[in-house]
Amino acid sequence: MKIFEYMGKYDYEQLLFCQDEQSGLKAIIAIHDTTLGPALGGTRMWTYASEDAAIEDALRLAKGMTYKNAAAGLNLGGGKTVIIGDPRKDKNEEMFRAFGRFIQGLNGRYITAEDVGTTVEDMDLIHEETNFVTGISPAFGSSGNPSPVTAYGCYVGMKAAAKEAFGTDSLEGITVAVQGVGNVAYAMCRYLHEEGAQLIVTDINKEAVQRAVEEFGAKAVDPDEIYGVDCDIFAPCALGAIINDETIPQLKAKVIAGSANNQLKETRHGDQIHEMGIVYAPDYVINAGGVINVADELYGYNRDRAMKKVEQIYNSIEKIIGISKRDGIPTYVAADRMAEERIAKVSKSRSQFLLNSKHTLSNRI
Ligand SMILES: NC(=O)C1=CN([C@@H]2O[C@H](COP(=O)(O)OP(=O)(O)OC[C@H]3O[C@@H](n4cnc5c(N)ncnc54)[C@H](O)[C@@H]3O)[C@@H](O)[C@H]2O)C=CC1
Ligand SMILES: CC(C)CC(=O)C(=O)O
Repeated sequence: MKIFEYMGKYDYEQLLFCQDEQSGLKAIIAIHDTTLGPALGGTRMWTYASEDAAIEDALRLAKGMTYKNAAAGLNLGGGKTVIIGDPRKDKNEEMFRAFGRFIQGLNGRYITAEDVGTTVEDMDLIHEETNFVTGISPAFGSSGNPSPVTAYGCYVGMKAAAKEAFGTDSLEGITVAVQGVGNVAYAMCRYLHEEGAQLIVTDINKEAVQRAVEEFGAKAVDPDEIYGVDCDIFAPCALGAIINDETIPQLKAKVIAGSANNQLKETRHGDQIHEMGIVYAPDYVINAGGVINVADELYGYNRDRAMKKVEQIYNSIEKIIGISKRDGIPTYVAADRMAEERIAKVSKSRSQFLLNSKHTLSNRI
């Protein structure tokens, strides 16, 4: 991979490779943009097919966080970490403590939290070494696992998208096909089930599927079948790049609304689903509940305040659909514009000179 070429193309600030022989830590921290504030984004632990695949994932996810945090109105930039390894076998205490020291070394430029493959317990270990971590145990006055809040944000965002497609935001009797019933989707399915939606689920983890079948009366299908099932809403809640050349022709859903990051394999796939009349809730807008929740920790966690902000995801999706219709552009473009405009405005407002303690004139303060 031509790393600097890639970083230059999308204007990344920093890419950090962290290695600790004793614990087996191999982590990649990507910081995309810190115009709005320190970069906040989770740590993913995953068995990547290659180092290049891990680097690309870290970079793509970090850029997504810049847009997510900007669109959510947070004063935070975008970053993300991937740890190369199997979260079921390769974790140990020293690994997360070593990782915590690398984060501390960034002196607040990057703040982490959970993502796929990492847990509150892992964040607590990182917290032994640095305060630049969120999503730690409620015992520390923190917000804990962000997944249930992400799930709530996805649920309200899905309702806003449904209103556009079906004329009502009630999900009663609506069929939702859910890809991946892990931490976020399990909690999201509970909201959907309680509202009377019919669920079709799939996961590569059979136990996760079984739980959804037993608790929510979901119908189970094989992972390859989920794209083509008869449904009203497709909710991608596993990994990224699942809206692509192979899957788009299979889709029967009128709405795509789910928690997975980087759902569009390429931007042209966003154009394609727009042309097909599918209402797409942009991934980083609908799945911002988790980051909104953990970001609140930075001000002293207040759950009511955080949940009020998460409720706003409904309005954000409505607004983006409105811009998309007004300007005749796909929703992903409308969301990108919203985020980019905010970053550009803040960047401009910071352009005037500000004297600080390092400047030669500082002795005149
Ligand atoms: N946890 C959070 O608060 C947030 C999560 N997200 C994103 O939402 C997605 C899900 O996150 P979590 O629920 O936390 O992760 P998770 O790891 O708990 O759940 C993902 C599920 O997808 C399944 N899966 C993986 N590949 C699959 C495939 N090809 N077909 C079917 N199932 C598959 C896994 O077995 C797992 O059960 C990820 O893309 C994550 O980055 C985004 C924002 C916040
Ligand atoms: C706190 C996390 C849920 C933030 C993050 O990494 C994400 O939203 O993808």
